[in-house]
Amino acid sequence: MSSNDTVIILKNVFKSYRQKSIVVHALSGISLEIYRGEIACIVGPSGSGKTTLLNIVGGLDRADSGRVIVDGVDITELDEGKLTEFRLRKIGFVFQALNLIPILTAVENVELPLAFMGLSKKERRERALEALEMVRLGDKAYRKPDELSGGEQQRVAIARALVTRPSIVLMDEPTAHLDSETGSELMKLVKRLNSKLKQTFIIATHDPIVVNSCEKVIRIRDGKIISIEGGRKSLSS
Ligand SMILES: Nc1ncnc2c1ncn2[C@@H]1O[C@H](COP(=O)(O)OP(=O)(O)OP(=O)(O)O)[C@@H](O)[C@H]1O
Repeated sequence: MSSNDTVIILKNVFKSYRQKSIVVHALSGISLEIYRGEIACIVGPSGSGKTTLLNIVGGLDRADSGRVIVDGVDITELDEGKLTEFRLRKIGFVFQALNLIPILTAVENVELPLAFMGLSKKERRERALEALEMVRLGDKAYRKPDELSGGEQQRVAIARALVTRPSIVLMDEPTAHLDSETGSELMKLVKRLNSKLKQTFIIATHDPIVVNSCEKVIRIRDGKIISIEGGRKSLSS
């Protein structure tokens, strides 16, 4: 197997949080590999460590120990500036709370991450409209979030995550506020983007619709992996 195909490697990752006098072990020795272009989901009960795992892979939070290698770079060794740059260039986040800005239109929301990439206003607008087209919202680009349905708002958040053309997209409970039909549509969109753009998706979820659409299913409990099912071995095999 070519090591280039492994886009994410976690080796014995530990993370604890202190809640007053209590120490919570959110991740207790997680090791896993994700291949380029995989759609992987992380499944587990509430509090099992799914969000913590996404945050550590995306460089939003730091592991206490262990190694986190993303696209060949050990991000545990990056300083804050380099970590910010890494997040901006490589990672697209779709958070549980969509964090859309209500006074901005869909296209203005999608443009926001590009403000830090040194593109002209015209380029930013073109890229944001292209991202909205990808999620089939080109015709609603000038609406504000409260003029869009829940599923459409979710797609705006996805367009905002994709606009920087990240190689890895991390989604936290993307169907939590959607009905099952909209949830299925969302997963069709993920698959379409994945086959078109070859991005790697990691999705934290409880939702069977999402789990059934994922190639690789990583089950965690109490911060430990209990099973890994499916997934491709390598693109070159
Ligand atoms: N910033 C924090 N400070 C203190 N404790 C935290 C923090 N973030 C997470 N935790 C704790 O770490 C554990 C794992 O939390 P995490 O959010 O990763 O779980 P989860 O599987 O994503 O849960 P859910 O499905 O409810 O979103 C929980 O016990 C949680 O209370």
